[in-house]
Amino acid sequence: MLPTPEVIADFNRIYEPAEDTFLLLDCLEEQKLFLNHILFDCKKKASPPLVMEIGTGSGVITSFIQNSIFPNQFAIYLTTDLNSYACETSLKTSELNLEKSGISRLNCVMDSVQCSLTSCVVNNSVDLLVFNPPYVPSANSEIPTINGQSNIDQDSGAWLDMALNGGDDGMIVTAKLLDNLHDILADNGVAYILFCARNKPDDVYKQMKERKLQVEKVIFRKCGWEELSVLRLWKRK
Ligand SMILES: C[S@@+](CC[C@H](N)C(=O)[O-])C[C@H]1O[C@@H](n2cnc3c(N)ncnc32)[C@H](O)[C@@H]1O
Repeated sequence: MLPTPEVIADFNRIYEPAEDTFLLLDCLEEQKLFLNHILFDCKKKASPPLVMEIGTGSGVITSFIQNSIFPNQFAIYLTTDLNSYACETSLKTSELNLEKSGISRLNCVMDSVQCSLTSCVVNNSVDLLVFNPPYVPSANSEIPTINGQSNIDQDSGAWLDMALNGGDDGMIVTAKLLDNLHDILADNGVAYILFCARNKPDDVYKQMKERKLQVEKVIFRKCGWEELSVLRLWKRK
């Protein structure tokens, strides 16, 4: 089992890694050979691959990719979040764990942008995309924006709403990404997105197949009353 990166952060301001986070880490571990193959062996582009994590929270997933999935390969890493503290924390988590593991920083370039979803990148650019979205069904049916959210009051709980609340079916944020996913992925690019059962991942599976992506459910786990799964969506060349 590959080691989980260390995180030093104020969990009153960002999402603390939980079952969903760990499911994604296990999923990426299982996909390690596949990912190295499609991002590095098959890649004909002159530029290094772009690895993007949306809704990074503590940054533990990106740090895991750097340390354990591509420890010896050069890649460009970009994290995004609506929560500015999450963006800062993801950079610190990366630095802490690269230092601990002795992996050369020359192996990666990383930045973090406070923005919604993939709005900071151009189409056809992302080689690996990972998203553990706010997937819990909730009454709030508006996608949160960064307007007025950049200095979230720690006690207001707004950061937690942003981390968890997914509106109708818990899909309001994820659906927006899915609409754009084919465009944003590079040729042969691949995305891993987490769903709970109430997000109806089997419906998503069918819809995304119609949008010229190769879709596979790559991991499933029952976590108490919650059933979590990860879909791999691949813009296969
Ligand atoms: C369930 S938490 C996951 C955090 C972390 N990736 C993990 O797995 O532990 C969801 C994260 O998505 C962020 N988020 C919510 N809506 C977003 C959006 N439209 N664009 C970018 N990030 C968003 C939240 O602030 C939160 O950090």
